[in-house]
Amino acid sequence: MGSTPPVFIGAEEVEKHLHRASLLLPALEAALANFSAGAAGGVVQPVRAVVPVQPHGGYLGVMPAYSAVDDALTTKLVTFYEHMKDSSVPSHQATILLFDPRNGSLRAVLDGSVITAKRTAAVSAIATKLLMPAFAEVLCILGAGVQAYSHYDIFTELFSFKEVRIWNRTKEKALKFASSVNGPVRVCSSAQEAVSGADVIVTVTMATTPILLGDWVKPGAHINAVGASRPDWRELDDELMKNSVLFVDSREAALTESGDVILSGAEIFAELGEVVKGTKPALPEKTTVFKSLGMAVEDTVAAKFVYDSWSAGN
Ligand SMILES: NC(=O)C1=CN([C@@H]2O[C@H](COP(=O)(O)OP(=O)(O)OC[C@H]3O[C@@H](n4cnc5c(N)ncnc54)[C@H](O)[C@@H]3O)[C@@H](O)[C@H]2O)C=CC1
Ligand SMILES: O=C([O-])C1=[NH+]CCC1
Repeated sequence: MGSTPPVFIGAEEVEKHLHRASLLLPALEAALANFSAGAAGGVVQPVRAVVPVQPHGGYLGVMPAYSAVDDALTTKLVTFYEHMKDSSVPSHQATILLFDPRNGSLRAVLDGSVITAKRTAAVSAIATKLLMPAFAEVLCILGAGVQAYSHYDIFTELFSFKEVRIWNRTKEKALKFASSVNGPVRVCSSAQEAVSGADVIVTVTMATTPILLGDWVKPGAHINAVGASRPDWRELDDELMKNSVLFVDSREAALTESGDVILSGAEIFAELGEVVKGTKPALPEKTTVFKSLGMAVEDTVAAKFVYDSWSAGN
């Protein structure tokens, strides 16, 4: 007897089951804590394998994980391209395969792009809740692509900033962002202008050299550094990396993949999951950087959330 063929859950359907990234917060907090608990946490997640597609400036990332607590087994396949010539093709595209952990049968193939956008922003929101200064008033987003939108959505849902600012390398995209979202956004002409006095900063660019300098950052600010996921790519300069308290999603991944961490030589203070668990302090009064690279287990719990909701016919 053959096994049941896998279902395909496309982007629209994923969006329907995951209309707000904040739906993922409890599962992601647990996944971060379980990951940072080591073997006891039951997360098996190697550092992703990345295959450069050199002639085309692209990369294929393979991101498998098993979470025993969730009894969920997935692998994400994600491509990201540095200089996408055709602007109708997104720079990042992803697919998630979800298996039945009891026998290894493929249960579902899910669009991974919506999940990647939402789980990344939700993890930044978890970091921000723990690490941002008290009375944070100004949010600044550097970059105006897919992640800028998903970060804006969850940050404005969860926090009450008095001002939101955006800067992008090409101003047209920043203007488009400001006119598309549901709230006032100040479009800035330079990254320095956008960052000046900001309490929370999100860097979501495809930059390969620093776009955020320590000199510009208000002491005590919190930075979510989301881009620069290659060992020779940077978004933040050495001064910022060395003069902040550095949190990462995975120590092992940060020391393998993050140019900001490797090339600056900055010391990692804690994994975010250790702060969630309470085994390391958050230090919100200091200038803090959360270096996010993206973890497979985040995709695992997000894909399970979508699949369970889909299966329940929600
Ligand atoms: N940490 C994580 O879990 C994840 C991180 N990412 C990273 O987040 C970043 C943003 O991703 P998306 O929004 O999907 O990409 P996107 O392509 O939609 O947007 C990128 C933005 O960066 C700008 N940009 C491009 N080259 C630049 C440069 N050299 N300097 C300054 N700005 C530049 C573009 O104008 C665009 O607004 C990427 O670095 C991506 O790899 C993406 C997914 C997950
Ligand atoms: O976690 C993820 O999917 C990615 N991180 C950097 C590029 C894609």
